[in-house]
Amino acid sequence: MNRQELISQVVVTAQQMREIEGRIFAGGMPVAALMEKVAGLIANRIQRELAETNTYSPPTPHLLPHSPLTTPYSPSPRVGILVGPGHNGGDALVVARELYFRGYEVSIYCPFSKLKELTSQHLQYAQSIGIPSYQSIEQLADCHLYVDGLFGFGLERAISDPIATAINQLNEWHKPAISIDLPSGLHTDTGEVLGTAVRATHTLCLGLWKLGLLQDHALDYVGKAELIDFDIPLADIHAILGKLLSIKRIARTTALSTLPLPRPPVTHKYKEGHLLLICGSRRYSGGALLTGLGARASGVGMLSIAVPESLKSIMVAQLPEALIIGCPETESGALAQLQLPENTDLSKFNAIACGPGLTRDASPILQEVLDSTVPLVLDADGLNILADMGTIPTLQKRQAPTVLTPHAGEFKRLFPNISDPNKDRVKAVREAAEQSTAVVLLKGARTAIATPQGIVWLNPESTPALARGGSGDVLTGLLGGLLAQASSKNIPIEDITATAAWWHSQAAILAAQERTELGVDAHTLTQYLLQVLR
Ligand SMILES: NC(=O)C1=CN([C@@H]2O[C@H](COP(=O)(O)OP(=O)(O)OC[C@H]3O[C@@H](n4cnc5c(N)ncnc54)[C@H](O)[C@@H]3O)[C@@H](O)[C@H]2O)[C@@H](O)CC1
Ligand SMILES: [K+]
Repeated sequence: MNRQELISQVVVTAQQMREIEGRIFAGGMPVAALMEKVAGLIANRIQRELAETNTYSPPTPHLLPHSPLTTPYSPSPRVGILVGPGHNGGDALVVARELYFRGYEVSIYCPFSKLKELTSQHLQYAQSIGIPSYQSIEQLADCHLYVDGLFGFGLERAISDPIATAINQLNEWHKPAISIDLPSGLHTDTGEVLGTAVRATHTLCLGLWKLGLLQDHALDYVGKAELIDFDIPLADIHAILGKLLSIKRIARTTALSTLPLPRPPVTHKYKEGHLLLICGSRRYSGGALLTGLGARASGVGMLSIAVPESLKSIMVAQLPEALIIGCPETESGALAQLQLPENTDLSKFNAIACGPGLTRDASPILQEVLDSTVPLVLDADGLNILADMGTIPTLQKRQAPTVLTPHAGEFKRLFPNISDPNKDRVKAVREAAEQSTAVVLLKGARTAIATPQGIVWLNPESTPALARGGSGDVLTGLLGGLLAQASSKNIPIEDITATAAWWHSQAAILAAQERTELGVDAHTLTQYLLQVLR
């Protein structure tokens, strides 16, 4: 794996970042030199943003205010710089100085009387060259863009007044705001809002991705997130995080290389995985159909779908390549029992995906699939029935691997005694996987996948276009199909699960780009899956 690939996967907590920085400084890198380097990169990025934003005309070559040649530079954008007491504030002050010299009109808001030494020196210099600095945010009301350098990963308690009021005022202005490292006020690890937080339009995360930026409740504040790589030596990263990362962002290159591609030139359909889907009821026939279409898009070699008898004809019409197994149904139209073709039992399949549209009336089926020795994906009613059976004791008895794909509501039903997924999703999903011995995929804006061994994958991009009935069914089919293919190719279950989550959301992103966030119904979504790989 090259540096860029590794960096795009790494996720750190505040403590880990502190330790990595500690090694860099211990190695001899001067703190001031690193700040100069990092802030220089930030200033360049902000200047690019200013140039790209049409509302601003390009800056006039800057003439210092005390120069006799000074002319008013009114067409130049005004930038407000919010400065905190630590090195996040120090970064912001270097940015202030750089932008000032490049011709922008810059004002500083710094309400703190006690600053870290380096930060204090930068403030003094900024003032000495004539950058105005204020203790009241109101003085920055007419700025076009703000740079938030109040707090970075050193935030250690809730923000109180007067800073809290200033941040709330800034948010009310609804103007572009670029946060350095992370929006001030967010907890670096959990993404929780500590008192209040800056609602940034952009976040320039420094060096390595901070965990809090990948937690769902942070997303309202983060805006567009970008990493500013400042050449942290890989040896320092490995020294603190180990060789095997325990929390990873799913990177495009990794996801693509995990797929069962290319196929060997000589193969046959059963070598490319045989998936059994168990889904649908008279009431929810669409769920079975969408799961089938998701599985089709995975490229799985053989697809069998067990549905209640009355769904058989519509399934055959829509998925002619699949073997549709019509099964006896209950009075309510749910699957009453699995009736597989002669000479077939569950062990013949490479994977089973069970749940979408089943209704809770299909509960006897679940025991049967749990008893099988085949990798199993459970979703939707499959999860609800499992919760009724008692998730942890039931799964601990199971021999083969299981993947659970709950959203937060299903998660709470499955794991009532595990910490709240709405507070710290990463902690919750990790605990759930460890206790249940299953791979758990917690759906969300930033889907998190954990293994029983404590490895967590985070899906770094998605779209609210997916917040729509049927999207989850597509994922279940896609994941089932990939899992069936992975089993004969020694692809680890958690890797293929992460890849499925990534593929699914990338398809939605593509579809939303072409059709808007309102145009991505689940059926349409299945038609965009292939485009992601092209
Ligand atoms: N040292 C360097 O040259 C580098 C600095 N970086 C920057 O340094 C930041 C971390 O710097 P620091 O460790 O100084 O931490 P911060 O700048 O994030 O803030 C720490 C300061 O804020 C105070 N504080 C914490 N919570 C507070 C609250 N609720 N109300 C009021 N004051 C509060 C602390 O007492 C401390 O003085 C990073 O986020 C990043 O921006 C690095 O990313 C890059 C290298
Ligand atoms: K910040």
